[in-house]
Amino acid sequence: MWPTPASRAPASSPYKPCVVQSVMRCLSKRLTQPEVPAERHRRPFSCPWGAPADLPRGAPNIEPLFDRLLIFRSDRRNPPELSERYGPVYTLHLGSRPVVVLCGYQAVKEALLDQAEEFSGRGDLPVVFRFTQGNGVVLSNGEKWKVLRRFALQTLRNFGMGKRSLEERIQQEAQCLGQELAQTQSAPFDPTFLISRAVSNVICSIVFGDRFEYQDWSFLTWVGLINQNFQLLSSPWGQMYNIFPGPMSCLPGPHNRIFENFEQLRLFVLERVTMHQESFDPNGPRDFIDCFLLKMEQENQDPLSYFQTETLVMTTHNLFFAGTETVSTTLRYGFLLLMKYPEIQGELRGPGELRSGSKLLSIFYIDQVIGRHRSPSVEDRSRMPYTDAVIHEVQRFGDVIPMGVPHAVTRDTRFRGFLLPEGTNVLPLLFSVHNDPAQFKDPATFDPAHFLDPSGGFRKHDAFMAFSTGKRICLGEGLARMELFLFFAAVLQRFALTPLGRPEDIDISPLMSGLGNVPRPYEFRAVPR
Ligand code: HEM
Repeated sequence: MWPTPASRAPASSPYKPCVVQSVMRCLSKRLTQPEVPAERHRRPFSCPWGAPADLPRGAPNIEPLFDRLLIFRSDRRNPPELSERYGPVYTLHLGSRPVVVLCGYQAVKEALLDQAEEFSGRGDLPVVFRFTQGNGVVLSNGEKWKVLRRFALQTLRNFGMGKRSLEERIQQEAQCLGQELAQTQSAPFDPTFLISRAVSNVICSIVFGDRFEYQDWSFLTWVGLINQNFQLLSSPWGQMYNIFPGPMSCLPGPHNRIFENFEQLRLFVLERVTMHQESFDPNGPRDFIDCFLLKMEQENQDPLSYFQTETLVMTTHNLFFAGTETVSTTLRYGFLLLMKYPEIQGELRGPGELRSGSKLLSIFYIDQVIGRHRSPSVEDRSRMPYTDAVIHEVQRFGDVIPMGVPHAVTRDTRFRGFLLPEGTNVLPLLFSVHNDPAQFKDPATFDPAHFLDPSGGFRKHDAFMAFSTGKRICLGEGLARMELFLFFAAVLQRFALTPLGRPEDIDISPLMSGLGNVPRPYEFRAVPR
């Protein structure tokens, strides 16, 4: 027996409902789902386009039809509102597919961390599955995923220790970014593609062995395709495809561009793989592709080996895509937030004072720790708790991957008294963790103090889950953290970021919110200091 929505007493909500929500709520009252049978067949562990509706036994909750759409407006109000009505664990029906939603820190932690093995499967993401067919590290499952993930982590780590460390690669790219910013001569410009090219070059140098010139038109094209796909995946079209993949795949519309763009990127990666195969030397692997080719060579007698050319292409594609757009969107959001709150931007550089009541906090600033004449290094981070706190707050507040990436349970799993059959999809709402009032004082406010202790030191927070948590935690977390710190520090060390209008007029709400939270486009001036 599990609770139905009606059996839960609605708690009072601190969040004001918006007009759209009110309309949806009216509709949802009239379109309540019928009773759902407790037992149905087990769904196979694959993408269910057009598959019949199977329900997890022990579905904790059933959603009114139009409430389902609410979840895809992943702003700061919806998760608490839905979870207050239905509890922190409930089932949502995306088209024919039931998905168990986890809301708030406790539920997400209990699943992804405390029952890490059971919740480590990858769930359905039809819009990406259509292109990858479940191949590549992001969407694969079972033994194949474990092998690919171990290999990718190990290879990234090795490149961090190799001839040219990851840190050096990022520092070099931050220098290039600085030069480009200086060339704007304080004129207004939209930083989107400049930031994307700098960030993308870091992952390019790891997987392809080389960076690209910013003026290289083909590089700009690929970065443009990645950027456009991140937007489309986050748009209502991308989300509708995930809910109704069958009908949507027959309909015209902007979502079809997603597949064309992915295919173009795949061809680019394939071309690079072919070039590598032609010049491959097993004694001196140059990059990620070479390491994979070496593994393919070592296992070429094994017909069951996971190291195949198509898997190489998809995994490289995964790293290229995930490694470009997440970090650059975070930087773009971060710069916007620092213009909205100029006092925080000033505070980052120092030598201002940060007080807690009458107490002066011991914060170390960019100007004091790094100065103006050398590149920021990873070592500086531990001496700059305020900068670290600001970056964490940018990630918490910006919520670049607000709903996480769907998980699935790898076997029949008991969770909070419910039985989730093997293969049940699970959506850990990361933005609900970041906006959990039990974890963050005043979560709707951008405030670096969320990550500072009373003496001004950096405060690690268990509810910080921008990279998710558990066995599927972001594979690029270490790299991304390094990039965010080094790029932020390098830009703020040399430039004052100034908006074209008044800070109070800057709109920091996302332009669209789906797979990703996309900040609104903006122009700014990078004024040399
Ligand atoms: C600010 C930057 C980034 C954020 C916020 C971010 C966030 C995430 C999130 C939320 C997931 C889903 C984890 C889950 O399934 O529970 C993920 C997975 C992943 N990320 Fe990142 N990511 C970032 C940067 C990167 C970078 C730089 C790379 C490239 C090296 C990368 C590669 C991946 C891969 C390959 C996965 C799939 C892992 C798996 O399924 O085992 N990410 N990331």
